[in-house]
Amino acid sequence: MRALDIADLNVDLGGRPVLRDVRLHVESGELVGLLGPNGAGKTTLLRAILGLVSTRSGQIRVDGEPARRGRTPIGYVPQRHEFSWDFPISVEQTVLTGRTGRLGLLRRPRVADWHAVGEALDRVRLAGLRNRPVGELSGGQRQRVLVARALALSPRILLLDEPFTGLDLPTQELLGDLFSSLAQEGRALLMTTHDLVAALQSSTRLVLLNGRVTAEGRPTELRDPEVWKRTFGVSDQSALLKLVKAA
Ligand SMILES: Nc1ncnc2c1ncn2[C@@H]1O[C@H](COP(=O)(O)OP(=O)(O)OP(=O)(O)O)[C@@H](O)[C@H]1O
Repeated sequence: MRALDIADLNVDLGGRPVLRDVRLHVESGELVGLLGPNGAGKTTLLRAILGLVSTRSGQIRVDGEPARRGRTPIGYVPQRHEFSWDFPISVEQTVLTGRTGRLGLLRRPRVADWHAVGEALDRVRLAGLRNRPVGELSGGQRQRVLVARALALSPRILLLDEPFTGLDLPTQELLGDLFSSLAQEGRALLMTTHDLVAALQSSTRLVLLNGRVTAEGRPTELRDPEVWKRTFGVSDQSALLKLVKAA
């Protein structure tokens, strides 16, 4: 059964069409890279999966069941600037908020919750900073906190919005390796990124989006420059085509 299955999805925002007839699926064990130009609707697609924007039509199924806001265990790593970093809480308390749905509003965290937080921090190599106020962290450390927060719920599906933006190479590699391991463990990952090289190297499959899905396939299959030109609206001389060719 498909971990995530989207059919004929249409989303309008501000009275304008943003997503049109989007079909997309992610199987367990896949790391799907979602690529497209600015304004293509990538974030909107992730938000639609989470039930954060209303859809005009279409189906979004998780493990065969219609996705329901707040009810479906999906790990979400938002773009860093979308998160409130000025709450006076520690790194581990921030990661614990990833389990809020499971904790409910009133129940105090139990041993299992702290255990999950510790494991998630270990996976992003942040255990040494667990008691630091989260507002004191660097951009790359904050990105790792967001990934740990999403992992704290042990989700079968992870949605990653631009997880590599502004990271140094070692941190990119750390997270890229972690995402690949998570896929190999049988999770389903859908990742938006503008880092073409990272996407071509780490994704098991790519989906190109510009309002609609313009192409999909394994990175080795998507070498036709016309597809990339059409999706990104670039000319023959674009550096983007050189990157695709070289990767
Ligand atoms: N709340 C909103 N109201 C109206 N239009 C919106 C809203 N949010 C996004 N849009 C529009 O929807 C389109 C898709 O935006 P979205 O953020 O999903 O694109 P994206 O592919 O993630 O872009 P980027 O690569 O720049 O992050 C854009 O044209 C944007 O202006």
